[in-house]
Amino acid sequence: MARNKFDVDEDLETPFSLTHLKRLMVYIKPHKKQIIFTVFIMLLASGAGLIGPYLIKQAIDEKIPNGDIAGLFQLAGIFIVAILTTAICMKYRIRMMSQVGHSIIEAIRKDLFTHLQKLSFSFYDSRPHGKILVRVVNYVNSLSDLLSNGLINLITDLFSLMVILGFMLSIDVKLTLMAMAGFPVFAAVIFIIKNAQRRSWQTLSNKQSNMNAYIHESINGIKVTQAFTREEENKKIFDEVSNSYRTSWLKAVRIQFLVWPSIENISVLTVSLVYIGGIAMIGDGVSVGALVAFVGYLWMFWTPLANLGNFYNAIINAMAYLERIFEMMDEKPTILDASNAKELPAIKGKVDFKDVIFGYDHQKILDQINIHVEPGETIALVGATGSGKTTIVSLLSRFYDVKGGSVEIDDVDIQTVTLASLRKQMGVMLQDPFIFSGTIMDNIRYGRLDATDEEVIAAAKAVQAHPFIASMKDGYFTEVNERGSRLSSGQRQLISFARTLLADPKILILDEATSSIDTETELALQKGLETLLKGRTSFIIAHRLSTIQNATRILVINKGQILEEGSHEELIGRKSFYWKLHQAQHRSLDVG
Ligand SMILES: Nc1ncnc2c1ncn2[C@@H]1O[C@H](COP(=O)(O)OP(=O)(O)OP(=O)(O)O)[C@@H](O)[C@H]1O
Repeated sequence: MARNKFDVDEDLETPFSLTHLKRLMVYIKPHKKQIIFTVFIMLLASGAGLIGPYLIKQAIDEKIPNGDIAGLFQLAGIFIVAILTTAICMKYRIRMMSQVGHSIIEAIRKDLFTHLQKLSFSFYDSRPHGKILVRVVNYVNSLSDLLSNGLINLITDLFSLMVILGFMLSIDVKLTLMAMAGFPVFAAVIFIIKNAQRRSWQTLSNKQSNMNAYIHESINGIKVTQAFTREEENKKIFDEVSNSYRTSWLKAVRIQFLVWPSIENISVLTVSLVYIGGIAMIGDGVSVGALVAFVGYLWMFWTPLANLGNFYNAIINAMAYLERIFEMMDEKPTILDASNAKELPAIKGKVDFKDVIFGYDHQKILDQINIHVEPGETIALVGATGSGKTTIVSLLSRFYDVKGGSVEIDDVDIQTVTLASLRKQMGVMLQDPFIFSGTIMDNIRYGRLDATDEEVIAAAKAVQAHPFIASMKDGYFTEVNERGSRLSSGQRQLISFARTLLADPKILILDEATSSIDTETELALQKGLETLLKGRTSFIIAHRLSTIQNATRILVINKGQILEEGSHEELIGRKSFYWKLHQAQHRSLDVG
């Protein structure tokens, strides 16, 4: 589903199910030992923590009336040991569970990142990148609390509840039944708000995602924003996006905070009830010490119960995030190796497009394309903007799959070979050359990590990039930032050209590779290009016709079809569409 706008909420493609929790278990399992040990430690801690009211009962009912000072000291000693045990266990638990929680988060994030690297172009075409980012960073982080504390708390709170209930029952069964009167009310509150809570957290994650997408888009487009002085307008949009995030947050929190006050009220009411009933029962099987100890346990009883309520909240929130995370993990790459895919042997470079039909969605972009290319030929694609040139070459690297017909290399259908063996033998220079953060050397070496510095420099020299790189302060070791914003567009193209060439591909695709390069550099590059292209099959897309005059064949693409083809001389001789284009460019150059 297309979600290609920051203010469009994402629909969940998978409904809520317990399978998300089961899948989470796969990440939790490797830490089973530490978790079990921590649970054991925590059980010890909560056991020690619960002994307090029992000691008070002993003191009030036995030691004080008997004037047993030594006994009182003994009880105090036990109490101190219990408190220390609890403190030490808590410290261990915090350290251990932070480690476990973050290891789990790291593993989830690693899997997500690895999966993202495999997803096809169509996935990235269909959604704002900010929405992808928010899943990998924010949603995964949001699981941290649940993983670090939630699970352990669940077990220890359940244990505490049992122990407290045990103590309460051992003190007095009637009082315990009185105290339990609040329980159905508590269960009803939780049940009633459950769905509203889940929906509110889903909405919140949508709004967070929208806000992230807008911030991401705004940062990417900041230069255009400033050039068109759109700051005020953008601020208004941001206010709207941010306001809707705030509103949904307040709503989610309002619902969540219904739990605590409800528990507080229920606990106050039950304690009052127990006091009233208990006082009436004093002397009738209930001692003062027993009543004080019972109320002590009753106050304690609601804390783990409230914690369980909070754990339930945390699970509900985490579920909203888990659904998004697993939905992305389940996103299938549309371009995959066939089950019986073979390795593409070392190619010679023969290429055939046979009756190729293609569209990005339902709209047909390419209609019955037939191209036959012999190894070593240079094929130029020219034509109007949006006519389908980039689309044709994208099919050759299988960035998208054809909808009809086939693309063959050396008579092998590219859908029958592994993607890696296909793409390793192709060099693609995309229209929008991407520069990564790092040095110029790193950027050129990007596609062939084992290339020596000398090979990198030779590639740069071949594409005429060497002079400008050498003139920089740190030469090839100059740091460039992401997208290469410290470089000119021509410089970015030259670096990207060198990167493509260094990979030494048998088939070379150059999409507007030299469009931003000055005429003088381009002329020098043109001279070397013949040597560079020798022995390689190449596809060159260019609007500047001077770039492609020496191509073996020029294909003129119009509305997804090949309008005409031939060498430069043939097409000029035919006074065709190409001739018109050529004339027009010459005229504009002359005027210029
Ligand atoms: N990722 C995409 N998703 C949907 N439609 C697309 C996508 N990429 C291109 N198109 C559409 O396909 C058509 C052909 O685009 P293509 O990029 O192949 O044109 P082109 O001839 O290379 O244009 P240009 O000279 O401007 O680079 C256009 O109408 C464009 O709108």
